[in-house]
Amino acid sequence: MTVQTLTLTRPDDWHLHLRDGKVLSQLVAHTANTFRRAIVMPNLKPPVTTTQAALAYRQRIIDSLPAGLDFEPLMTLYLTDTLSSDEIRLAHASGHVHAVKYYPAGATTNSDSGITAIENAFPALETMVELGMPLLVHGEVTDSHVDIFDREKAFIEQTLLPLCARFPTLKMVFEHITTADAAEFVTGASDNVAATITPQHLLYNRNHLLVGGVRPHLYCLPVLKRNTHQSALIAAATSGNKKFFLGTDSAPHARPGKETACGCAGCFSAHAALELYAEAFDQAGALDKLEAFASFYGPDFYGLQRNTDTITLHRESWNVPAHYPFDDSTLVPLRAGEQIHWRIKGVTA
Ligand SMILES: NC(=O)N[C@@H](CC(=O)O)C(=O)O
Ligand SMILES: [Zn+2]
Ligand SMILES: [Zn+2]
Repeated sequence: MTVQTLTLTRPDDWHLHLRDGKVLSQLVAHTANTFRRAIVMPNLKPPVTTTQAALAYRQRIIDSLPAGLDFEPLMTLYLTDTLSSDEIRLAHASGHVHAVKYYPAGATTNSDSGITAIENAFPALETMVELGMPLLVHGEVTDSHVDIFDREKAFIEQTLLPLCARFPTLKMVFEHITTADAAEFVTGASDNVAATITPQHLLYNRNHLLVGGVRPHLYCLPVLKRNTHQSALIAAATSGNKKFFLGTDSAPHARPGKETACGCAGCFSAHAALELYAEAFDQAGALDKLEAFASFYGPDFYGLQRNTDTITLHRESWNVPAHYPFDDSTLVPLRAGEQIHWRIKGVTA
């Protein structure tokens, strides 16, 4: 019998971009309506590199929350060539900063202050090992001669394998994985290595991005790969392996920045993230694996309590708006103007 209703422990989003300023209050409810907590990315302009900046940003997020929404932002620090061990200790002691984010310099949106050589971060990584603080990794090499579709695989070979050998007990999340190679690497690595998977990488492949015209709102980094990689990600997400958990990488950009000659990277999915994951798991015949992926394995990895409230979804089609407000402009969400086949009924304490 087809499942019509799904009640899950309330999920968390382990990879989210909320941006800053006026847009915060336009964005935060999209996530907080569904998720109880989210790991908030630090790639602001300028990046969040101090505990003080992280705590101030956290307060701005909380101040932007509509009344009645129970949501906790989990903050991160942006790893630079000069992030000190003292700053990491301070961040950890604050109780609100839960991870440090590693962007290779130039790899993605707002990554200019990222790491130029990972050796520069070794002292910081020693401290993180000691504190049990996770390193969150945007895993792509930036060498101009490496093909964009091979950049994740090359990063595993050039950076991740040596990093795991040098810091075997470092907690690490390989963020937004896009390839069979990454899924295989994570599966074979020790228990302190995990990965997040986005809804777009489960639902789409590069044909959706490029065949019949380029679809800028499906362009994110790491870029969508071929369908065999998509299949490997679906298999990983629905395997019941605790190393794979939910991280949307919802990354809003104003419409003019996406629909232009040189459009920026990032897909916005926060308006319907859990519903999109439900579709992907449903298509794979694995709805029974969704709860652990969305609500258990993330908090278990981060050493946090699982949520106690629940969320209910119905099998029901609805039309996604063509756009949402964003600053003085708009943003175009995933599935804009099309249907999604699961709908959230509500959250129950
Ligand atoms: N994923 C993206 O394509 N973009 C993200 C940055 C990131 O997560 O790499 C963004 O901040 O826009
Ligand atoms: Zn990234
Ligand atoms: Zn991201």
